[in-house]
Amino acid sequence: MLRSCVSRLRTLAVLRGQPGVAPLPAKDPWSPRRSFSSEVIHMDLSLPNPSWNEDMRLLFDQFMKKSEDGSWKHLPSYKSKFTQRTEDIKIYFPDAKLMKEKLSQAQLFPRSLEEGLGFEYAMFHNCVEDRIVCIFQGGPYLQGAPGFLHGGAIATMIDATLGACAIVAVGVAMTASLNISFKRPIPLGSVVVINSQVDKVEGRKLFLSCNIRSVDEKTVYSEATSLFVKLDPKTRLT
Ligand SMILES: CCCCCCCC(=O)SCCNC(=O)CCNC(=O)[C@H](O)C(C)(C)COP(=O)(O)OP(=O)(O)OC[C@H]1O[C@@H](n2cnc3c(N)ncnc32)[C@H](O)[C@@H]1OP(=O)(O)O
Repeated sequence: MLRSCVSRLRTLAVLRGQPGVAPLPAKDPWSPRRSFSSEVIHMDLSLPNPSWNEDMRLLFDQFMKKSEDGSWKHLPSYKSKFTQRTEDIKIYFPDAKLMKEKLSQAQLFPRSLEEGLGFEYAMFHNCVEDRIVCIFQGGPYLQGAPGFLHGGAIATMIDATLGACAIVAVGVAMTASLNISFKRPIPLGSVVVINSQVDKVEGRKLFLSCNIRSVDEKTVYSEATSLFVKLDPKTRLT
């Protein structure tokens, strides 16, 4: 069991690429005013930073403690990945060179805002139960209704968590459908817990579900179901 977990995590690491080897883009095309330092690109952004509130730090510490016996594993997360993952998905593009150029300028969407302003999160994989928990603190730039998170921001974190769950399970997969039930508004700046799992695998199709709860587990903010499809190496994406 432990061996299969390690192998799956290796797959995830490969898909995400390894830190320290990504070439830097000449400039940041999306925001010329922002500095694009190699430190930020290569830094594991799922580690505590000064913007994290007490709930976020406590939960992170709890999951790190649970990870000590190997049953849970902290999943690192970077702003930009451009190494092995690029190689893995190259086969799905007809023009590999063009794709590589585009990727050299790309950033992971949930990691594209400055520290504390957008998506602060950390994911943990339960190797025994094969599920992923994401602890998430939504910052002030994610506002929808005044004082609450935007539905699109919630959907983003759901998609990212379910996506990680799918990738750990089967490798390169994409969201084919996502159905979200928003039950209660999530206050800006609060910490929530996203619990995700693979419910069923049918060939290349993965059916996953998740819920978002408050830290005390008393409030269910959202529930979602999704279909991810493992990419067929014979099919091109564009
Ligand atoms: C660590 C970071 C994680 C980040 C995770 C982020 C994840 C994302 O956001 S991905 C971005 C959003 N998703 C996309 O852009 C995907 C766009 N869609 C596609 O490219 C394709 O439709 C894709 C890849 C999903 C499926 O295409 P393809 O591989 O050709 O599959 P295809 O042969 O059509 O279908 C395979 C099976 O899935 C089913 N299926 C495909 N799409 C759907 C759908 N939308 N609804 C229901 N069933 C579907 C088919 O019916 C078929 O079923 P069966 O095998 O029973 O006949």
